[in-house]
Amino acid sequence: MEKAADFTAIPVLDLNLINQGKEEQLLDEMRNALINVGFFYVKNHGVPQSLLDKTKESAIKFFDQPLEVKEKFDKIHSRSFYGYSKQGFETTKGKKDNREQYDFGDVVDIAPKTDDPEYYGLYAPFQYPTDDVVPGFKDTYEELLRNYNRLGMRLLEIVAKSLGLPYNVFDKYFEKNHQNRAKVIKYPSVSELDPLDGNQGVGPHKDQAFTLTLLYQADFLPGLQALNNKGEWIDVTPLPGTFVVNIGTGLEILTDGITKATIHRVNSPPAGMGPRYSIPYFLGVRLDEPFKVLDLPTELEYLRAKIKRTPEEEQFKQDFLNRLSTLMMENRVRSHPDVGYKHYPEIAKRMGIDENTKF
Ligand SMILES: O=C(O)CCC(=O)C(=O)O
Ligand SMILES: [Fe+2]
Repeated sequence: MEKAADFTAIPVLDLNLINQGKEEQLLDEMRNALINVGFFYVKNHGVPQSLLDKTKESAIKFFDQPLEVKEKFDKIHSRSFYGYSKQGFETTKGKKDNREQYDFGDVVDIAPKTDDPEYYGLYAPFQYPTDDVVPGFKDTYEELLRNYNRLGMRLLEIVAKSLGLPYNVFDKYFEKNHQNRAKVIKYPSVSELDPLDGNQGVGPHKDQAFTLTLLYQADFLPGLQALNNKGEWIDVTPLPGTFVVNIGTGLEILTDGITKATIHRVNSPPAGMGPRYSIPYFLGVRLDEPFKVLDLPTELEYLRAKIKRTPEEEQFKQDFLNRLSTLMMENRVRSHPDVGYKHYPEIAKRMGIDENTKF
C-alpha cells in the first residue's frame, strides 16, 4: 500500500472544538490526519490524569518484581494469549524487540464452551497480576479499559463523520463477540541493555488488523517515531494531556486504502534516561462476520485511484474481510509460538510450529 504523505509533524486534535461549536474544523483536521498522516494526538480526551498516573504506578510495581514472580503470570498459561512476556522475547522481522509487556483486554461476557469455534479461545478469561503482587492492578486496568473503550467509540464516530459517512457506520463491527486488546509495556533504556541487544524497542510495523490504536505515553521520553513518504522518521514526542492515536490496517482496508496505516517504531530510551512505559489499546472489530469495504462518498474516489497493494497486502485484505477470526488466531500464534503450540497444537502445526521449534 502506498505510504502516507510527507508529513513532518503529527497533528493535534482537540475534542473541545465540538463544545465550542467548531465541529467542522475538527472534522477537517481529522480527515487530513486520516488521509495524509495516519497519526494524530488527541487532547481534551476526558480520561482522568489521576487514573493514568495510577496505571503507571501499578506498571512500575509489577515490572520491578523479580522475574520468578512475573513468570507466574506468563502468557503461556493463557489460552487467550494474555499475560506477561519477558524482555526481549518478541522480535520484529527477526530482530529482537527490547521490551517486556503485559497483555490484557476488555471485560467480555463470553465464556468459551467446548463446542464453540476454536477462535473463541481468544476470549478465554485471563489472569491479571494479583493484589498480593500489585494491590489494585486489575481494578485500575479495567477502569482504564472502560475509559479507552468510550473514547475509542467516540473517535470512530468522528472518523466516520469526517469521511462523510453516518456517525454510526462502524457500530455493526462491534455488535457482539468483540474484545479489544491492550498492553502495558516497559522499554528499558540502552544502559540497562546488553550492547549486543541494539536499541530496538519495537521494530518498524503497522498495527495489523486493527482500526485505531490509542496510546498513552507515560513518560516524557523520546522513542516513538512514524515513517513518512520520504522515508524520514518523524518523532511522536509525548505531549502532556494527550493520547497518540494511529490507524491500523483494519481501518485502512475498510476505507479501501483512503485512510493510512502508517509504519512506526520505538527506539529504546537513550542511556541514563531510565525506562519508558506506554499503554496501547488496539481497537479491533468483531471476529464472527465477513465484512465489506465501506461505501465511501464520491468526493473521496480520487484517493482510491492512488491505491497500490503488494500481493501480500492484497491477501491480507482478503483474509481480513473473509476470515478474520483465523487471521487473528494465526497472528497470535505467530507472535507467541510457545503459547500457540501449548494451547492450539493443530493450528501451530499447520503453521510449521511443532515439538522441534525452539521458543
Ligand atoms: O509503545 C509505543 O509507544 C508503541 C507500541 C506499538 O507500536 C505497538 O505495540 O504496536
Ligand atoms: Fe504499533
